[in-house]
Amino acid sequence: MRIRVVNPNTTESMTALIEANARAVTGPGVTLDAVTSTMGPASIESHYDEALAVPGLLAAITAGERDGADGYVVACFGDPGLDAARELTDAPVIGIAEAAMHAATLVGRGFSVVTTLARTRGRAWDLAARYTPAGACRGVHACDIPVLALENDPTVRRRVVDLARRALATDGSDVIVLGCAGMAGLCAAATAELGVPVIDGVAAATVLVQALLTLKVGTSGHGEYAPPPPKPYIGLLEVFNRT
Ligand SMILES: O=C(O)C[C@H]1NC(=O)NC1=O
Repeated sequence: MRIRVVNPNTTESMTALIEANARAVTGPGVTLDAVTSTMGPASIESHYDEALAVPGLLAAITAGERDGADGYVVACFGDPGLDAARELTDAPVIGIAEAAMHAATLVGRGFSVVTTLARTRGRAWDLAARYTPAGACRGVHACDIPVLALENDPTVRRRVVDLARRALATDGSDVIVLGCAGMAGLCAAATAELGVPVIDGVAAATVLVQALLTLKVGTSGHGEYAPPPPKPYIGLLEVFNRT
């Protein structure tokens, strides 16, 4: 099975970190490649960024279809363009927030999300409401570290773990979800320090795509995720015409 992990922002170094953490959970017979969006924001930290990340994501999915990918991971915690991506393929397409939040509900009664900027907390709450039962998400907390600072700031691990520890206490939760693809490398250390399951969505989504492929199930084209009806797209988006 061939899995393509798409970083919808345009920062190559972040893709490399994402790829390493995805590769760490690939099973036998799985080939994986990670790609960086060729257009859009350097990082995704606002609704504006999220909207402008979608064309690059869709271009990467289209390329994956050409290259024979069997499944996809959308490696950004806002799960940008997830539904649109599903209209382009019959392969499974899993977002990292989606995978992490679902996994969290399987191993605890309530989870807390630790994410980057405070302004992205609303998106995390919206996704939790979409993916999980009422009450499963107990809190969303921001460490106020910009996405691209995660790589180089030596205080990141301490700040994320301390915030997660406070979240467990204040939220009454028993699981932590890391709210950024750039936090993937913190998962093992945070798990060891906190003594609770800490879930990284990059790994969770990569495993879930493999699981779906093992079940031989992919995206249903029967209804809402059927291919988009043909129509002209003009201007900058003319390249998205599907003739
Ligand atoms: O929403 C966030 O803060 C995290 C999200 N942004 C990004 O560029 N990759 C991410 O996973």
